[in-house]
Amino acid sequence: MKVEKFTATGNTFLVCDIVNKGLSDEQKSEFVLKNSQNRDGVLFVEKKGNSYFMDYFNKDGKRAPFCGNGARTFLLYLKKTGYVKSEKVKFNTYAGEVSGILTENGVMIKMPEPTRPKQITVNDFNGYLLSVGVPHFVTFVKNVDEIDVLNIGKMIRIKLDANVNFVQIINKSTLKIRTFERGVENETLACGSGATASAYVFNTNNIKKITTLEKGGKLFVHFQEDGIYLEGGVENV
Ligand SMILES: N[C@@H](CCC[C@H](N)C(=O)O)C(=O)O
Repeated sequence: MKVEKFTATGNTFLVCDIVNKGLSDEQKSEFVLKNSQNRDGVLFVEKKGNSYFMDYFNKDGKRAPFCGNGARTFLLYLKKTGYVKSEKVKFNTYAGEVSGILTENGVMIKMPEPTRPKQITVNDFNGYLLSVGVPHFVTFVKNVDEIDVLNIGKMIRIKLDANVNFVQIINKSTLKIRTFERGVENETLACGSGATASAYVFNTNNIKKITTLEKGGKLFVHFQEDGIYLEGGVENV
């Protein structure tokens, strides 16, 4: 079974190619728990019919229906292996079909349509609960560097079963984000679905491109006619 390491703006993954071999959910979970200690999650590469399928597991051994930075990594893998030769790449996930392309900044994918944000307050943090393939609580703060992301993020995550994004507004098109990630149960260096959720809640002025400054680098959220696209780097390390 071929296994490779990738990082996507600081999110760290193993890519496990099981196109020619099936694994049960229990076997996948067992593999993840045994092999992903210093990774955020594992992408299993499968083929269902004529389509490739991304089955994402967080490092806690539990499946999540989607992973934005993982999907960008998955696209690069399909191109790198030659599984897909076309410029536009399409594959399926438990959150629906994903399409995307390679760009000068790395990989850009069309993200799942965000759900309608619901305003709620948790532990005195006012924020928005929405899903971009996976659930996020987005809360705007004065200075993300002053937030105890580990402990506050953990308390909010447990109450909402969601990823927690602490967002600082830098200017009208730039956000600085720190994320406590569900299933990693810690702060991660980036979160693609979180960047998209945060930019979606923030973007009331119809800005075409929002840059998010993550601990692991930059992500770009593009608001286009046909949907929202996430762009950023992916490295095979
Ligand atoms: N960092 C990922 C999010 C992966 C899934 C998340 N941990 C969850 O369980 O909801 C991303 O880039 O979207």
